[in-house]
Formats: sequence, structure tokens, C-alpha cells
Amino acid sequence: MSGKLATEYAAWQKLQKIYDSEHSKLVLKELFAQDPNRFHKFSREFVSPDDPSVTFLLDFSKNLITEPIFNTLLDLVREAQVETWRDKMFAGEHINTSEDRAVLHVALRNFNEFKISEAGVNEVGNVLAHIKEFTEAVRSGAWKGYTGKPIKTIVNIGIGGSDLGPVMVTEALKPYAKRDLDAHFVSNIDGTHLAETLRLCDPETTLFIIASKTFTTQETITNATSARDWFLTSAKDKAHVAKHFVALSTNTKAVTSFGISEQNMFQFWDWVGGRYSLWSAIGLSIALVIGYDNFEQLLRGAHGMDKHFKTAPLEQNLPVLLAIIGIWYNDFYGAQTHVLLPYDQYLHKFADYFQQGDMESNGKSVTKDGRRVNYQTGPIIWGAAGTNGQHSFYQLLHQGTKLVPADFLAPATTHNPIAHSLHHRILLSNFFAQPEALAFGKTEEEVRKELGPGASEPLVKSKVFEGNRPSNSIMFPLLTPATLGALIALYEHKIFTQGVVWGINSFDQMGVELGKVLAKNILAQLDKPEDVVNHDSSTTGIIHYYQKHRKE
Ligand SMILES: O=P(O)(O)OC[C@H]1O[C@@](O)(CO)[C@@H](O)[C@@H]1O
Repeated sequence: MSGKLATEYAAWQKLQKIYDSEHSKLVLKELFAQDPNRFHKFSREFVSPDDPSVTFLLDFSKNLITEPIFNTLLDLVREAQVETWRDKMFAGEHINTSEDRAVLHVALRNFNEFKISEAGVNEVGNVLAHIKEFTEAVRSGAWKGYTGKPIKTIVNIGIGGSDLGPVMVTEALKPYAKRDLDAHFVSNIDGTHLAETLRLCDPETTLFIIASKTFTTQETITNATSARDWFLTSAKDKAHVAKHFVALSTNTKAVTSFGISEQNMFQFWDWVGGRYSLWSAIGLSIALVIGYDNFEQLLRGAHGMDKHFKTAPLEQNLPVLLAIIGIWYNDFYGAQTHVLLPYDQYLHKFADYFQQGDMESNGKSVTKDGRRVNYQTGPIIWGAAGTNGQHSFYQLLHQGTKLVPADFLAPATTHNPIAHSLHHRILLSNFFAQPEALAFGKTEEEVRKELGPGASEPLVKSKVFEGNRPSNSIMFPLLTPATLGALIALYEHKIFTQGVVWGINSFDQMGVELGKVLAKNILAQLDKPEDVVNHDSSTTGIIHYYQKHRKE
């Protein structure tokens, strides 16, 4: 980053002028009518440099852009020195300046290709070997519980990046799962989460995975402690913990003091951000569910995207393209959110995952140099699997007053071709139709013709679709481990690129700390009304209501 506020870039100022003078004239229907070649001009096909079966189409032609806008957005990326900062990241420079850390999730899937100098990077292979050995032992039944039975259930206890990645990926890659190994994920401190999960577990055949980068997160350590107490109620002897508890962390001291032996610990390093950690030991539950070979395919798919991001010219660089399109709407059109719409039920947790990935990375208002930004940074990320979203929030997308840029994603082929793939064809017909409806809408004239004479004016008006609502469409042949890896890396590098343009540190998360400190302070005051001190009347009042009405 050049130490500039994004608004100080010449390209940014030029974009503002273009927006001010052009935006009202940008009509997708006209843009397509003027240029029969628009789709080819504004679509790219990604083919992994490592594996030609990892390929997808990005169609970004249904966006409110022209070639001058597109080129000026690329100029902004150049002026912000995105490529320089990208190369710093890959080289292991400490670009996470507030924590003086490298940002090296790419090293977790590097397979020794890029030369990266940072402590721990040359240990990645050993951890992967440990993951392979352990997952094969558990999946084969060689790893036995304290009564000599094989493991039938795994419970990952973690939160945030120690939960969302494993959840999303094990859901997305269910077709590759070992169906006789049940996987559960406990994250919330709400006792319900653990209690409901333990109801499904047999202490003799359950493996608990305590996933925590810091191994100090209150929710995770509390859940882990309660899970261990539950286990020991049956197993009695603490020596049995070793057969049923493993840890994923950077904090060996905290792991061993919890009572998990170092040989049952899978290590990672401080240069792995929590929201970028599924590729690390945090991915143990993924490897247990889909097998090590598929887990490695996930990593290799991401590595192929890494190489693309590192080498492709900006105008061909898919993470850069998603990034600049997002900036155009976020910073010039004033769009507050960005919606992710995977037309694949296996990807139903994709938006959840990138809520942390994007919003915890770019939900910042101060630059790396400590200057308050005077522009919008990270968007609000949300979404749902199609076609479910169509029966929930698409009314707003089509006829609301808010601009909501959308990413549509879908596999050309389903893993479940039931009814001779009729279901998939119906799903895809919607995947194709929704962006068309959003972009081109339905005119008043078309509505009048449809309703015929005599239709009331309000009814006519209510059925008009203004259109001109932008979207990206991404289609890939099949959702495989490698394709998923490439897709996740695509969005990781989009987030990186936007953060560099905005001049913010995408890799710390200071904003999650204050609430935790206040909560710990309040926890100590919950017994009696007189304990509640030093708060505003609202916080005091609602705590007193709780104390008056609680039963336990
Ligand atoms: O993995 P851990 O150290 O337990 O942190 C869990 C999550 O908590 C945070 O909110 C940081 O406190 C996320 O950034 C992180 O993924």
C-alpha cells in the first residue's frame, strides 16, 4: 500500500468523475444491444495450471461496466500496487503489520513450489504427513477407543475460523465423505450446542477435536472442558483422554496444560489467520471426513488458483476482476452488501463461511497507517443456496430500492442426477434465469401487454421490473475437492486485493476484542443485582431483568 487513502488515487478520482457523469446512462439492455461481443469481452475461463479438470467460467458481462470503466478500475489496482503487495505476501513478508506477522495461507498448500522464508513453513509437510497417518488410522479402524472399539463419531469443537471452514467444506464435499463416520461441529458457548451433540455420541467411539489457534478462546475451552468431563463420566480414567481428544493449535503450552499430549496435537503457526486456516491442521476434520487424498486435492486446487493470482495479468486475473467489480458497486454505487448465491445445496454454507472471511478481513475503518478512511470498505456478505433464496429474499433483489450485487455459482453436473437429472435442469434453469431477470427486467409496456386493457395503474406499476441489477456468474463442471479449493482461494485473493486498494490490514481482527473483555467483566457480576456496577442504565436494567426472571 502506498500509504494513501484510496480516494487520493488518481484512478479513484477518475472513477468518481466517470460515475458522476455516466452511471445514470449505463443500461445493461443497451450495453448488450450495442455490443454483440460483450459476453466474450467480459467473461474469462479459468483453467488451473496444475490440473485442467479444475476449470470454471466467470461471466462478469452483466455488470454496469464499460471498457473505460473496466480499464480505470485496473488502473486503480496498479496505482494501489496490489501486485507488489501480493508478491510481498507470497514472499512471507510481515504484511500483517499490527501483529508483525506474515500472511501465508498459501504456504499451507504450496507443495514446496514457491520459495517462502518464514519459520514453520518447512514444517507444513510434516504436519500433513501427521494428518495423513492419523486420518488413515481412524478411518481404517486401527485407532481404537478406550474399550477397544473404532471411532464412529468425530466432534470438532471450535469457533470462527476453527469451525466455519471445516463445516463449509465437509458439507460441500459430502459426496466424498466416509458415510459411516459421523461428523459434528460444536461452536457456540450456548450449552445447547454441546448438549444436543453429546446426545448423539457414545463416549467409547467418539473422537473430540479441539480446534483453536490460540487455545484460549473462551467458548472453545469451556466446551472442550465440558466435553472432557462428559467423557470421563464414562471412561473414569484420565489416561483414556489420549485416545479420544486431539488438539489443533499454535499454542503447545496451552494444549498440554489442558491435558492433551503433544503427540496428539497438530500444529500450525501464527502466520495462518483463523479465517484462512482450513488448509492447516484446522482441516483435520475435513481430512477425516473425505480422506487425506481428497483433502490434498482441495489444497492442490487452491494452489492452482494461487499460481493464477500470482502470475496472471490483471485483466485476466480472476480474483482481481471480482475485486474491482465489487469496489465499483461498494465505493461508487453505494451498495452496502454483496450476496453469494450458490445454486448447489452442497454449498449452502458458502456464504456463512465468507461472512467471516470477508467481513472479519475488511470490516475496518482505519488504514494500516492509522488514518480514518473517508470511503466504504468491506461489504456485508450474505447469501443462501439457490433456489431457496428465490422464495425468501429475491423480491428485494428484483424490486427493492437497494442495489445488491450478486455472485451466482453452479456446477454444470450434479452429484445426484435423480429423476434423470430433471432436478438439476430445473435448478440450472433458475441459475440462468435469475441473472437475466435482474439485468433486463420487464418494462411497463410488457406488463400492460401481459395484463391486457383495464388493468389498474397500481397493478401495472407493481409488476414492472426495473432490471439493470448486476451480477457475476461462475459455472464449473462438477464440485470436486480441487474445484472447491480453487473457488475458496479465488475469494480469498479477491478479499486480499480489495484490502490493498482500501489501504487496510485485512489480517488482524482488533474489532472482536472489546466485546469479549466486557463480557468477562459482566460474567463476574451476574449473581446478584448489587453486583451489577459501572454500567449504563440500559445494560444494568436488562441484567437486573435477567436476574429477576432466571430459573437456574
Ligand atoms: O481459533 P481460535 O484461536 O480459537 O479463534 C477462533 C476465532 O476467534 C476470532 O474471533 C478471533 O478471536 C476469530 O478470528 C477466530 O477464527
